[in-house]
Amino acid sequence: MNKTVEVHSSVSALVQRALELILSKAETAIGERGQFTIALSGGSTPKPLYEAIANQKLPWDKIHVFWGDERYVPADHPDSNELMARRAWLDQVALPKANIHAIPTLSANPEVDAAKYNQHLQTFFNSASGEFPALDVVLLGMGDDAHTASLFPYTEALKVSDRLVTVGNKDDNLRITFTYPFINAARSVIFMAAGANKRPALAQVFAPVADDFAYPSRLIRPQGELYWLLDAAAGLEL
Ligand SMILES: O=C(O)[C@H](O)[C@@H](O)[C@H](O)[C@H](O)COP(=O)(O)O
Repeated sequence: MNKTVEVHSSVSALVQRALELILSKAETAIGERGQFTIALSGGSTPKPLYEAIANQKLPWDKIHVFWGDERYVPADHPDSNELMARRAWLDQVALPKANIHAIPTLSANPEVDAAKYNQHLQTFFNSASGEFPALDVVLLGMGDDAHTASLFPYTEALKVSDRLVTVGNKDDNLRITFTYPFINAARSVIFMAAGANKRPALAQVFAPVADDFAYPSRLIRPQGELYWLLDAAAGLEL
């Protein structure tokens, strides 16, 4: 793992840096493998990033978009991570429909939808069950409880390491989430975290010793590169 921690002066500087990184990873991936695969996060921090990506001229037909997690709501629900990304980015550009790999949420059974998305990913990457294919970029946020994707403290999802996708839960609200080994298989994992409320969690996530189960972002130790992009408020005291 190659870990880089950067503290940027403002949220907009952090977003600008995330944009630069993604554009450079996309160029490399398309040059070397003919396509760029990225998993998006929800939350509020990445929205301006998605808007900035929408303003770029990119070979959209070579870009495949996935989600690292999704709330268990229909795609037109205000809480939907898919809806946020569609509005900010995907609906604004000529990205082919087939390149948008949204998490299914309509079977009334999250286990069934998690299994469907798992299968969809295996088919896309042509990988066998038990293998962890590499996305080019997994974009992540972190909550002030140190959760990432929908891997929440002390939940069963943190123990799942035999598949790509599982059911996560935030209190009693079910969600669908990548598992940590699938995230860790990525070529690059990029965390964006902003705001002073993230400081205590970051201190635990960066501590040499702490409980991975209490602070799930600690489980993210990718084979490739790990970037932590912070704003000054989150990065103070680190
Ligand atoms: O669907 C989600 O809620 C997320 O993917 C989640 O893991 C998010 O990234 C963090 O909660 C940070 O959210 P903020 O960017 O709003 O702080």
